[in-house]
Amino acid sequence: LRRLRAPRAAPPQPPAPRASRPVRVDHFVDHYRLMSADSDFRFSEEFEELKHVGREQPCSAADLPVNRPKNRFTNILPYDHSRFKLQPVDDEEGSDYINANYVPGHNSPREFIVTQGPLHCTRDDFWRMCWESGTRAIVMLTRCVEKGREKCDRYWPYDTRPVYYGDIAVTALNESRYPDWTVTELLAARGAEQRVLHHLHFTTWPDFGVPEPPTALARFVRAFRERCPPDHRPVVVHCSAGVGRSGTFITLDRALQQLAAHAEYIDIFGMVYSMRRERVWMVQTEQQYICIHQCLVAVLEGQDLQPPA
Ligand SMILES: CCc1ccc(NS(=O)(=O)O)cc1
Repeated sequence: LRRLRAPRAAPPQPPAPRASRPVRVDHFVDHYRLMSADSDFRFSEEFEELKHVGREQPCSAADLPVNRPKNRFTNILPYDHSRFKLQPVDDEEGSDYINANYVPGHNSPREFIVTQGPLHCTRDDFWRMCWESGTRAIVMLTRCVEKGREKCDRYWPYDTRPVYYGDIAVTALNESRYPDWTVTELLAARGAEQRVLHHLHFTTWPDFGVPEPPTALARFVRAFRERCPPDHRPVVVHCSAGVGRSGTFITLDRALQQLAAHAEYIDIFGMVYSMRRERVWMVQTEQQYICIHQCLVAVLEGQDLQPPA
């Protein structure tokens, strides 16, 4: 009789959140108004649905004792399956490790390499990652020091003298300063090879917060794409932990490219869902999630993104 008994049914699991919530572009402004009504009640509900996405995935490399000092925050660790792997150095344990993940963009599933703000002890690894990935653009979304706390090591030269990071010599060729960001052309040389990289540094984005006004971020994304059109090479993006501000920037870049391509739908929820499968906490706060929507509303309403005179 025992053999005849039906196998025990698995205990009921909470339904997994849908992975996408597309919104018609021609309904997006009305959608924003509905979601933000009653003190952003529906935005809160929707953002909460993302809470557990990706969290079951292992971070075993990050947890190795030899790699623990390479993590700026003990609770912001790269998932094994999407982490960027440095070329191992001899048989040195942990020499392939950096706190960084590939993250999808509008143009490819591994368009971005998202990483923490380099530590002093990892900035040579950071430059090895930049060189080995072939990137030609670094997007920085934090200041090195904020409210007296170090958020990122100064990993590029202060002046035009070359600085060595491991065996990579970096020289600042020129710098252009704007109210909310600074663009620097960096020459990186390794052996006989030289490359020019764009370093785009957004300087007015408070940690855990949003740019003020939010449209400053849309202007920065546009300035980034004017200098760095899609080129099949990954773009390195970082803030301090490499999750909140980095995820917000990438989501807006994806959405603005979809609008430019005259997409019929925009799926912010689905973009953040897909990014969180690759790196933890991408778009960290509800306000950052709402800021993305506010930027798109401004663009759709044809608001001139230029800063006030
Ligand atoms: C507590 C770890 C942590 C620190 C800072 C941030 N913000 S950031 O990802 O925008 O740099 C996110 C998480």
